[in-house]
Amino acid sequence: MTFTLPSGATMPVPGFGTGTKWYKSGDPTIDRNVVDALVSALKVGYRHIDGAEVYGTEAEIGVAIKESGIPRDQIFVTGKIFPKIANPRAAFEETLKLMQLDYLDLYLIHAPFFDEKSHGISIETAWHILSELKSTGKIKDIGVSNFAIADLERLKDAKEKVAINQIEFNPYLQNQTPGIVDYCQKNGIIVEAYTPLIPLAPAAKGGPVDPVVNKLAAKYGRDPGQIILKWVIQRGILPVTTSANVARQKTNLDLDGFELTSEEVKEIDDAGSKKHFRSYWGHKYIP
Ligand SMILES: NC(=O)C1=CN([C@@H]2O[C@H](COP(=O)(O)OP(=O)(O)OC[C@H]3O[C@@H](n4cnc5c(N)ncnc54)[C@H](O)[C@@H]3O)[C@@H](O)[C@H]2O)C=CC1
Ligand SMILES: O=CCc1c[nH]c2ccccc12
Repeated sequence: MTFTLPSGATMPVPGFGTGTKWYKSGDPTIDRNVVDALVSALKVGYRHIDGAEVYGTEAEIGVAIKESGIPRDQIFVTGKIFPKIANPRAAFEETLKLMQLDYLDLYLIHAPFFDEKSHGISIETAWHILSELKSTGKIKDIGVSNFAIADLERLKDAKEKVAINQIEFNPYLQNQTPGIVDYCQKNGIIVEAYTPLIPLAPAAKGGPVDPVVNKLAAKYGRDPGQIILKWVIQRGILPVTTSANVARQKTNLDLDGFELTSEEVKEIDDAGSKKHFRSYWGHKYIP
């Protein structure tokens, strides 16, 4: 399955993240661990890097792309803006500079939690400025992250449509906010999943999807992570994962050659629905 953006560009699946373990906002020193993990990810075949201003790892992305020797046009690079949302043009230029790039494939408003009062800019104005940046050709596609339906509705009459909404999605959180996945899919907005593999991490392990995923892993001769990532993709959603472990980088990327049946997809849906687990924004979204 491929995901095609409004520009006609296709997004490689899965994406490789640069947040989670690696936040280091405010520290300008290049973190070799992050560079090495990214170079390794690019060498094993990832062609989609998920960055963000707030992770503080944009410079590491730039160094890793250069060190990998892979031509820029063969790598899909996402950036996200926040908290420097008050001046999107300046934030975008800083991101390009840190990443040593002259364009981004995708630029997202990282979260909807700002307004004129808190950050001196509204969602509508920020979106308008991103649209102008897109028209310069320095950004190929634009989108959002962590947006609920009400946030997306604010942009529904904008000239530039929202291409993508990157949200928390996994068997234990199938709707970050009520109805969001259905709404996006019905309105042609690609859904991108962060934390897809959290059911396997210590924080959420031992839940009701474990036996289903283990059974399917044995049936297909795959590992549990591959089963969950396949489930995400078969739900029509693009997963983004992170790992510094080369073996995991390889298995998380090796998703071809098998397909879950629709009954198996539903089995994971149903088992996952028996438990609720949220890693981010719990204080904003009351379940
Ligand atoms: N837009 C947003 O607000 C957010 C975006 N992100 C982006 O998404 C990326 C992915 O998010 P993650 O939380 O790292 O997702 P993930 O699903 O890759 O990782 C979740 C947990 O699963 C573990 N894991 C990964 N592969 C595994 C495997 N094969 N077996 C067992 N455990 C495994 C990881 O160590 C981590 O503890 C981030 O690096 C970042 O780029 C992450 C959080 C919020
Ligand atoms: O991207 C992951 C989570 C995160 C951490 N800090 C912020 C600020 C704004 C949006 C998302 C996040």
